[in-house]
Amino acid sequence: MPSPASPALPLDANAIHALAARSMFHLFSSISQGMFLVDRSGRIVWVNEGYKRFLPALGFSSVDQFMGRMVEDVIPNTLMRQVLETGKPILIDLLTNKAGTFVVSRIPLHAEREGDEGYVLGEVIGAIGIVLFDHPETTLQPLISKFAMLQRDLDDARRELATQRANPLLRQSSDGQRRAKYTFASFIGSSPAAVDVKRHARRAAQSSSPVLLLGETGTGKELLAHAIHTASARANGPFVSLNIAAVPDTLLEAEFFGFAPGAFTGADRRGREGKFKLADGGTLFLDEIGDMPMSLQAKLLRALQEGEIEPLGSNKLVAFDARVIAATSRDLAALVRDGRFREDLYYRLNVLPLRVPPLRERRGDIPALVEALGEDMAQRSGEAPPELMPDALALLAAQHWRGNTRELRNVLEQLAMRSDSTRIDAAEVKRVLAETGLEQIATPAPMAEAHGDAEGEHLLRPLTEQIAELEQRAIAAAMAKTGGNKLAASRLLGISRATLYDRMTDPQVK
Ligand SMILES: Nc1ncnc2c1ncn2[C@@H]1O[C@H](COP(=O)(O)OP(=O)(O)OP(=O)(O)O)[C@@H](O)[C@H]1O
Repeated sequence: MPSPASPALPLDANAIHALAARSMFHLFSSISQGMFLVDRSGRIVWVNEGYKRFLPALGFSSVDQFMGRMVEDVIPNTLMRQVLETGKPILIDLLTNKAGTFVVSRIPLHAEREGDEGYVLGEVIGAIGIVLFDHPETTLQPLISKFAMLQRDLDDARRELATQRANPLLRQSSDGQRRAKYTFASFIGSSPAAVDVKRHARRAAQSSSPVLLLGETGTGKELLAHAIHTASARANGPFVSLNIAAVPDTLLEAEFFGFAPGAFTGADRRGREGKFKLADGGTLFLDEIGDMPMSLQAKLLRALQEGEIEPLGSNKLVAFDARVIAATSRDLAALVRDGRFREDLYYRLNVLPLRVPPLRERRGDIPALVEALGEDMAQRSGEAPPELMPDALALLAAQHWRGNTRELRNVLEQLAMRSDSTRIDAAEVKRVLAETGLEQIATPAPMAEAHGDAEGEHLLRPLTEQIAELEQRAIAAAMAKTGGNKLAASRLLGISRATLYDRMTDPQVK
């Protein structure tokens, strides 16, 4: 604080400073989840209204029991003592105790002394404790998810680098950035719906026509696009993907078709190749095709029809040879009806349509998915994979899963992070589901793939198909019940382990 005598400052600078300090205090007291003060000895001397709601979870039925006690006696794991002793704030920290996990801030309070340079900080006379957020798993969810995603990308990049170092020939023979990451084996699922989509996708891999993957977010459309490429005759060529929704409309044309040197102000002097050209000899995956701006749809159609593109500012046609796989989570036919997607482009892309089923239509895959995702998480974190008890698996299988596999993985990550033990029960799953913002938590009904009024219709299909379906559902239910233990599952079904193994349609879960 500068001296009040400083000629450059108004005479009431001290008053403004005092007011600022007071209003900051009130602001924090009202926007935080709770606040308290301790004196220099560490005794609780004040709590605000917000803080009072944490008292029962800390074991106090009234404020009187809490006030006047030493902070470490009433708030387990607090670091307020350290702040009082060092005079240094802990601006942001995670505090976990019997009341939950909180994002907290601890700030020392200093006496003010007037020195030659104006007010200076004197000795520590107390400290403020602020609960910034409770339930950080929910409030900080976007941050945690982003961090987890970045961590995953980093792990992938490290693994790729390690593989290339171990095998330099690989680096010379292929472009590390443009290789498909997944095969059909990566798509976990033995439910009839999963087996069906994989069968169609394998067939699509044998053809060179465009494929259109339709399905909700997180159903594995991108994974299948990789797998189709890997199983196709173009497997040795590049796999190039472009997420149309992630690129601003103004840059899309250059992303697609590239640009000639000096094509526009600010353009790279050497020009740049577009994704079509980069995918030459391989596969171009166009994700979120439903978000394609109308203005570019005609150009895309022409490129697909002619097999030629015109880089921006080049006046030259360049031939390319890339197989296109497009995907969208939007209702493309409805966009066509509304005049927001060109009908001719729709038909051009919709040669081999594949509907990727949401998780709720293949609940039987959930135990195997939980196992595979858990293994993957464990490999990345170096910790043991979470083991879900049968009731926990049944609860997961009952949910609606709007974000499908991506959302399931997110919940598993939360469970692994929050749980002290690797064995996780239904109560724990319920808590995490509630905290991750699921509007409604469904209760398990193992065979409840709702057929509703359509039940009669549903039964009027070839009997062999229905029996095969029932068999797979029974296997999935037994696997869920036994937490994936094949011997126990085979006993429940009254068949041998070998028969069970034989009847499982997906080699992934074998
Ligand atoms: N059947 C599956 N088996 C294993 N992992 C899966 C499966 N389906 C999806 N995943 C995983 O879930 C995540 C989301 O999948 P993916 O990106 O392929 O979905 P998407 O349908 O393309 O989603 P979006 O439309 O949001 O782009 C990925 O990490 C993917 O590996």
